[in-house]
Amino acid sequence: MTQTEPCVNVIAPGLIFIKHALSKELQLWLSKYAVDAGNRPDNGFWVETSDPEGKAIKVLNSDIGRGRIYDDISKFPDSGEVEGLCQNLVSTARKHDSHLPKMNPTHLLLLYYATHEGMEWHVDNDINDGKNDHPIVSITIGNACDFGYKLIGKEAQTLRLESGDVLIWGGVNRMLLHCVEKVYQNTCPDFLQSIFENARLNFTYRDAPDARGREHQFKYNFSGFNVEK
Ligand SMILES: O=C(O)CCC(=O)C(=O)O
Ligand SMILES: [Fe+2]
Repeated sequence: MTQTEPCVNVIAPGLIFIKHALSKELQLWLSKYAVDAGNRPDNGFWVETSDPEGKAIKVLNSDIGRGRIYDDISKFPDSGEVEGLCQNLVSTARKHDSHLPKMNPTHLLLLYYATHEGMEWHVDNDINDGKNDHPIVSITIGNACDFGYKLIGKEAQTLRLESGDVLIWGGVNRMLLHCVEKVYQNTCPDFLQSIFENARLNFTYRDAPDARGREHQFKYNFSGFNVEK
């Protein structure tokens, strides 16, 4: 497979964009990984419910167009590989921005965006996001999106994230205001289409030791609010 070399851009102190960070092989591996995790009957992207006629149907668990899995990273399959990938990305970013703190990824969030709908503006400042300035590491696979972010004292900006791109924010920009403005339908690269079509996957790593053992409190998140079940 032809590959495009990664290209690191320090947008601002602690905000690092790695274009083409992941090889096609790695994107394929992560796609299969997320689809397998998402299809689990428990703790996947879908939950069973019934339609008005009483017929059993599956719906995404977080929003009409969004599935979500949040758990201690050690509870995920192949957690060593998945964690190692995060460490490699942070170490690459730190070579270009020495102000970016180190991290110990404790939790993984998997998101599945099935439609063009993105995510509202917010700051990752809940306990399950990590109460520290350690990096948030965010991987895009599949459909592209427009990621909005606002640096203090500057206008909001938009960054196109495509499959294999990685965005990292920590240190002085750990409390970055951000959103997913929109997801571009049917932009999933051809080489992933045997695994899934027309969806965006997001892997987000967090260093949130205070959330350990409390994952049930953060398992469900509807429209930005954690709902304990
Ligand atoms: O999907 C994304 O790229 C962003 C997700 C996000 O900001 C979050 O889950 O807090
Ligand atoms: Fe976020």
